[in-house]
Amino acid sequence: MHPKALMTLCTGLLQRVLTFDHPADRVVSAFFQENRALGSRERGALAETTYALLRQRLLFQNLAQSGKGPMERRLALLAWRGEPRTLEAALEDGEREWLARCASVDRSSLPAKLRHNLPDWLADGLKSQLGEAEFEDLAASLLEPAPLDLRVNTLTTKRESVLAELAEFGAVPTPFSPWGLRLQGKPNINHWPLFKNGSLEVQDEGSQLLALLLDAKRGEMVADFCAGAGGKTLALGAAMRNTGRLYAFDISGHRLDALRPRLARSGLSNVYPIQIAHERDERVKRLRGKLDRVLVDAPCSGLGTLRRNPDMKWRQSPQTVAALVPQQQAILASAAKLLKPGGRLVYATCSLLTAENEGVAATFEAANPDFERLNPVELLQANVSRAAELVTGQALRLWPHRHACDGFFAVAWQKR
Ligand SMILES: C[S@@+](CC[C@H](N)C(=O)[O-])C[C@H]1O[C@@H](n2cnc3c(N)ncnc32)[C@H](O)[C@@H]1O
Repeated sequence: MHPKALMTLCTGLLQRVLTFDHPADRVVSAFFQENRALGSRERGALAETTYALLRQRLLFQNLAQSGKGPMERRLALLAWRGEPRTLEAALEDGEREWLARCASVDRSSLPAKLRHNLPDWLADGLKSQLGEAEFEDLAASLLEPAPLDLRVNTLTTKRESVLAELAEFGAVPTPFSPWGLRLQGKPNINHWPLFKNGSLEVQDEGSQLLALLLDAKRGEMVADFCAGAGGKTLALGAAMRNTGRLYAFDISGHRLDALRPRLARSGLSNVYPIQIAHERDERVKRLRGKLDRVLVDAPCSGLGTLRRNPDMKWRQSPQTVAALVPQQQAILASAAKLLKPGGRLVYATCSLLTAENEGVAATFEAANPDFERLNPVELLQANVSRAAELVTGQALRLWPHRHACDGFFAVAWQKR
């Protein structure tokens, strides 16, 4: 495609993404469906440019004020992540000089907000948790793209054998999870035999650690209460060695549908996906007091995944977070009823915010004195290296800048 036409398409894509009506990944894939003539390099350039803009939106919008022409075109030129010669060939009169002026701005001299690229409400909340100095480290890490983490399906293979097969991709073991591999770059693994035969799944190391905290065992009755497309379900099913019963509940049939092909590849036959209407559904109530372990991977703001989903910082607000908290409390309260005495409950989110994390856990504990908080280090240390580094107080607290994985929170309780 001619560079000028490609830049016009890029401008159109940014216009759609920046309405923030839908998640950016959905907007980008719908755009590619509509524009089938785009080659894979062109698609890569448009996607990378979109994500670069979402990561540093405040900086680019500030720089773009000085230019001419449609705002989204200026943003596309500033954030461009495709071939430099494509950008060069797409420029109109005066744009080259304007871009050079923008490039010469000393970014370290800009106000903090333009370096962090976080909305004030979020920056303030994170600073009050971490302090100024550590907040700077977190903010810097959230501007970097996440690595590609994989989980080896230990039901069918061993991490060492997959590691050897993936040496050419610079695969290394993840630092904490015994199931994880981290790749350099972003190879398209969907065509790899190791992916097709179920030996591998894409899964951030933090997600793997939540499944390890639940520690589901052979022959047990387990529920993944908010299973979604089943990332954690698959890890739990493999940990159970394909025995017992693992219920995968979710209110979204669409997400559970996405679990089915993954289940087929995984070789698991102990998983029962069930779409429920809400957390008090009859199909849930029937299992009251019968389960050994329940994972609640609650719907949340997703602010721990900003490296992958940078649009979330612009789509979430104090109001959306406040609306999530009662939902999280209601789901946790219902899920807790499924446990038998001695059973383990894990509440988890991929949020960084105390309201969705420690706040929800504290409310639950106040109303449920029959649930005793467990020490995550003791639960993890048999399987996870350096488990003590992952724990703050009595909770698993994962941070991108400390642990190089997505931000996660998790608490484990035992029902008395
Ligand atoms: C964080 S996502 C789960 C991700 C999933 N566990 C994984 O590892 O891929 C939260 C899920 O909760 C589901 N959900 C929302 N409200 C729910 C409810 N009341 N009961 C059960 N699931 C719910 C959403 O549909 C969403 O799939």
